[in-house]
Amino acid sequence: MIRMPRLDQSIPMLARGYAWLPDLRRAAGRDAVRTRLMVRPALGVMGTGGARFLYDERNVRRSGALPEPVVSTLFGHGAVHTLDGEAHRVRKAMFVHLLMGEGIGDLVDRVTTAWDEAAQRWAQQPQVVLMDAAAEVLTRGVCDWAAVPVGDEELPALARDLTTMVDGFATGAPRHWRARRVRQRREAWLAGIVEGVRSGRREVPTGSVLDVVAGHRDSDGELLEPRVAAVEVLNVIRPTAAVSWFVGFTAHALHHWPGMRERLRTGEPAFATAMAHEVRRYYPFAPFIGGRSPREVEWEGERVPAGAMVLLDLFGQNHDPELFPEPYAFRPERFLDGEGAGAAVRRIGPWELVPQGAGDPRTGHRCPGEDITVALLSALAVRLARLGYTLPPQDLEISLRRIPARPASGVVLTAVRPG
Ligand code: HEM
Repeated sequence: MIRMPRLDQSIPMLARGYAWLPDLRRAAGRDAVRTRLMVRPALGVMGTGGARFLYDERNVRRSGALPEPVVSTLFGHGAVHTLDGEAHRVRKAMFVHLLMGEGIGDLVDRVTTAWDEAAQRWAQQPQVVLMDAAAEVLTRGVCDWAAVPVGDEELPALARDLTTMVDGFATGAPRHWRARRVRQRREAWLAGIVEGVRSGRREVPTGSVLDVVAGHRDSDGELLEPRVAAVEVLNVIRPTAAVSWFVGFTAHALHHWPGMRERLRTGEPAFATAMAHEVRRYYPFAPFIGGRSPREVEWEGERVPAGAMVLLDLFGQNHDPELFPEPYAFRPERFLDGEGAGAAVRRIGPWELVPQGAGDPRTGHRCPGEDITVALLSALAVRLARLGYTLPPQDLEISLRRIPARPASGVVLTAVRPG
C-alpha cells in the first residue's frame, strides 16, 4: 500500500517547480514516487509505461481531479480537460475535427502573415519584447481563423489576457488572482458572442471554430451552456497564444547555439520541424499532468488508494536519458533520420515525447493542438532565424522554480531588421 509521507508537498511543489518530481524520484531511486499533493496521497510516474498507466481510464480519471486553481485560470470550468468517458469522447471529437484537420495550413498562413506585417512595425520601434510581440501575432492569426471578432486596437489587450491565464495557474502570487479575473471577464465576453451566433445576430463562416463550438451538442444531445462554449473557444485561442512561450525559448536556443540559425534560415522543412520538437522537449513548459484513481490500483508494486492523485512527470520524461540520450544537450538532429538536406523527421512514438501529453489525442486527453503547435513553431522559428536583431544586455535566465518557466526578460530585441 502506498505509504504517505506526512508533509503535504503542495508548497515544495510550488517552490521547486519543475525539479519537484525529478528530485523526489532521485531521492527514492525509482520511477514511481509517493507524495502528497493538495492534501491527497499522490503517486508520481514517468516513462512510457507510467504514461500508459495514467492514460488508462480504468486507472486514472480527470473529472473532479484537477486542482481548482488550475481549472479557474488555465482550462476553465466544464472544459474538455475535466471530462471522462463518453462525455470526453464526444467533446474531444469536436476539437480533433477543428484542430487536427486541413485547417492547419490556413492558420499558419494567417499567423505568418501577421508576423511579417508586425516585423515591419518592430523595425520602427526602439525595442520589442519578443514573447509579447509573438503572442499578439499568434492571437491575431488564431482569432481571424476561429472567427473571434477582435479589432486591431483590442488585440494587445486580448493577447495579454490570454497569456495572463497561462501565466497564473501554478502560483499563489498576484499573477494567479489576475488570471482568475481575466478568465471571468473573457468568458463573459465570449459567452455573449456565442449567444449572438446562436440567435443569428452574429454571422460567422460555416465550419469556423466559433460556428462549430456554438452548434456543438454534447453526449446528452444538448448545446453547451454559453459559458462552457466560451471556455472551449478560449481552449483554442489561449493555447495558440501560448505558443509565444516556445518562440521565446527558440530565441533563447538561437542565442546559446547560434550555429542552428544558418540551417534554420534555409527553411529546410525537416530541420525546422526537428527544431520545434527539440524546443518542446528541452525547455520547461507544462510540468506534469494528472488525475485521480477511481479505485484502488497498483503501479510498479505501489498500491494507489481510491481517490489518490496520479501524476505524469512531463518535464522529467522529456529529459529521461533512456528515451533521449544526453537529455541536457540541445540537439534537433535527435529527431532526424539521415543527414544534411536529405534528412527526414523520424517517427516519434506516441508515448515518447510528451510536452503536450502522451498516447492518442483522438481517444485520450493528449493535446489536440500539437500539430498546430509544431506547424506554427517551425514556421515562426524560420522567421525568427531570418530576422535581424540585437539582444541588448538583459536577464535571459530561465528559472526552473517558476511555473510556467520563461526567459526572465521576455527576450528583448533591439535594432530589428525584417529578414
Ligand atoms: C503552446 C503549446 C502547448 C502546450 C505545451 C500544450 C500542452 C498540453 C497538455 C500538457 C495537455 C494535457 C494533456 C493531458 O492531460 O493528457 C493539453 C491538452 C489540450 N490542449 Fe494543448 N498544449 C499546447 C498547445 C495547444 C494548442 C495550440 C491548442 C489548440 C489550438 C491546444 C488545445 C488543447 C486542448 C483542447 C486540450 C484538452 C485535451 C483533452 O483534455 O482531451 N493546446 N495541452
